[in-house]
Amino acid sequence: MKSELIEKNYALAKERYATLGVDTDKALETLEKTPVSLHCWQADDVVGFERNEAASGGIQTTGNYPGKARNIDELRQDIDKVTSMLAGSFRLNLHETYGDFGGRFVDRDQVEPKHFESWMQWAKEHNLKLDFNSTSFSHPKSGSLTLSNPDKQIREFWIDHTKRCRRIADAMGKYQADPCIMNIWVHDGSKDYTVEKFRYRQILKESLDEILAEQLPDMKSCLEAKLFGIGLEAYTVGSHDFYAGYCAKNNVIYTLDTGHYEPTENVSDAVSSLLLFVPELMLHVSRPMHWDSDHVTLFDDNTRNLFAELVRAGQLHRAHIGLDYFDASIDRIGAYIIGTRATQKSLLQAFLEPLELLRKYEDEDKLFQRLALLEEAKTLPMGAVYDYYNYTHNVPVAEDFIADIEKYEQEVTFKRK
Ligand SMILES: C[C@H](O)[C@H](O)[C@@H](O)C(=O)CO
Ligand SMILES: [Mn+2]
Repeated sequence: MKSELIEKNYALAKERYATLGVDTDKALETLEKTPVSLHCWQADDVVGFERNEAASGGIQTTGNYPGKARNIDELRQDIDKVTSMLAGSFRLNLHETYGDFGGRFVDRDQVEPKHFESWMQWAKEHNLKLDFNSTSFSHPKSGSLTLSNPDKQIREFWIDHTKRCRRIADAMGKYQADPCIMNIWVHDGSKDYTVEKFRYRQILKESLDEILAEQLPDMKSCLEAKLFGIGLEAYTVGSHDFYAGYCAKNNVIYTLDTGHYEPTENVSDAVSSLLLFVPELMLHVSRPMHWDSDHVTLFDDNTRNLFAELVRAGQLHRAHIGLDYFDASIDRIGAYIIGTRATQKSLLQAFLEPLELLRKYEDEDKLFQRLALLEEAKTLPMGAVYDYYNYTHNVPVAEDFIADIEKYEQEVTFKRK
């Protein structure tokens, strides 16, 4: 897009927003400072470097687009490409299976901070902070139950793994002088009706109590709820109720994955309830389609409402924003750009909402006026503001990134055989 056009559009948009008491420059400053954690697993379909196998254990990736990252160097190269095309602050979210294992097999109960040292250095050199995840799927001991398994041996294997992961996250946090946010998601559940729901949940609670007992000052743990997993449709041990209760009682961060609720549920509505009882939220911004399909995040009602709720509540500082999807059917780098930009656009729209006026209408019981302004706000020239943001940060504006992705395919990803 031409520079003059971008600047002219921005000047007009700025003037239009000012008529509603909204400062576009301030919104852009806030956007720049709001970190988004990029999930490493979009680059290689959640395979990682442990056993080079497709993901299993409650999750599944579909698609076979050429060019996925096959090793740590290619993954880093792709993340580098992604961040070069985006404006703002970013973090990188790693799963345990993405360690630098030096070509050796390191089982989940053997993993140590040293396996992530090169990641810490690389992230620092690339101006990224790291987040982390224990990994209880894609392993011969994953089965249907991990931390909630009545079999002591299997349960202890996963408890040990998760404890080790917390220590790795703590080492990362120390290294980067900023807490590493570590997510715990276990797929534990049952394909068909179970009569032992209480028992498994009791075991999961006890396992978590043991895991979280260790005080680690440079990391924060969070727990991710889910509706169901693939092949585990009848029952999920770590359901919303389970984790909402656990996190509220134990002051633990709750991970809200936008794909993990009933398809007709308004996920954003959970924000203002949860934040009254849990310390912070970790967001996995995703896009479910009929089920938790992990489609690329879009600038849709769900994503927009999520950030609107956080900003309206004045609680954005208590949310860690991360992405979580894995689409193997389209260009994977392009998928990162689409999803991250959709997240940024949703944030920006929330920052640009004429909130003061909307609040005044609501306080004065002017409900027609409130609805009219909410509706008009949807078509304010937010796109011109976002284009200007990218333009001033020297990254591709609007659809210009499509050509960059095509070039990267020809020069890099399509050459991976
Ligand atoms: C790979 C991630 O840990 C995973 O997507 C998890 O966060 C999840 O959402 C499972 O459905
Ligand atoms: Mn998730």
